[in-house]
Amino acid sequence: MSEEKNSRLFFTIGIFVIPLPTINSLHIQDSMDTIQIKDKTFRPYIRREEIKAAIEKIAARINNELAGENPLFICVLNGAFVFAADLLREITIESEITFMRMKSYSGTQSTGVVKIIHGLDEDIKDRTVIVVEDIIDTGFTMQRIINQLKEREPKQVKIATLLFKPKALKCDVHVDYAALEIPNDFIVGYGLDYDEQGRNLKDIYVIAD
Ligand SMILES: O=P(O)(O)OC[C@H]1O[C@H](OP(=O)(O)OP(=O)(O)O)[C@H](O)[C@@H]1O
Ligand SMILES: Nc1nc2[nH]cnc2c(=O)[nH]1
Repeated sequence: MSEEKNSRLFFTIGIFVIPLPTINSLHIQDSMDTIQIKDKTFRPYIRREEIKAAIEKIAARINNELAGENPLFICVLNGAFVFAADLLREITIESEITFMRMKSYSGTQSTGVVKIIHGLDEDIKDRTVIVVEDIIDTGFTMQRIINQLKEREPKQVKIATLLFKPKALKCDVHVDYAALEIPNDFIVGYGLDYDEQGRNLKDIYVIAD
């Protein structure tokens, strides 16, 4: 399929040549159930239906526990954009959302250095905030965020994550809302990338090699 990159198909009737729609550039090759992203193979891990059900469950808890707080959701870009969009649409209480951007991963490993690419613009003094992450792995990113937020004297800081790897955690981070707990394997899809690829996958895949 990769050979179809940027290709344009032509359908010939007699002397007329009718261009068919452009086939999108395919960075990801399907082969059986596995996918290839650059030099790595991934296999299906968590299906979209399971992700959806897990998000609905934590959204129900947030709706119940934080009603009347008008919480500010802080989506941590890039990875959490898909989760935040789906979570927020399950939130029925008064709330707001904003964004910050962090970076600590390179390839399949944490660099151990958490960079703040774009900090928080909002005043959060005396507010309830919920940090929304796609994944908590070593916890270094979340610890850095929490330390930063606490300097601004919020009323309380809650943590919501789609995925949590308890066995990989190296920091004292208390996760309030974890949709799914997983073992210490590298995963992609549903916002999570391998070398910036694969964020668009609707299901979550785990590294197979
Ligand atoms: O618990 P940790 O070991 O700190 O890992 C978690 C962080 O890693 C990912 O971010 P990444 O640095 O890959 O940036 P991205 O969100 O742009 O993919 C993820 O979105 C978390 O922010
Ligand atoms: N794509 C991806 N990013 C991560 N950041 C921290 N852990 C992971 C992981 O398992 N996959």
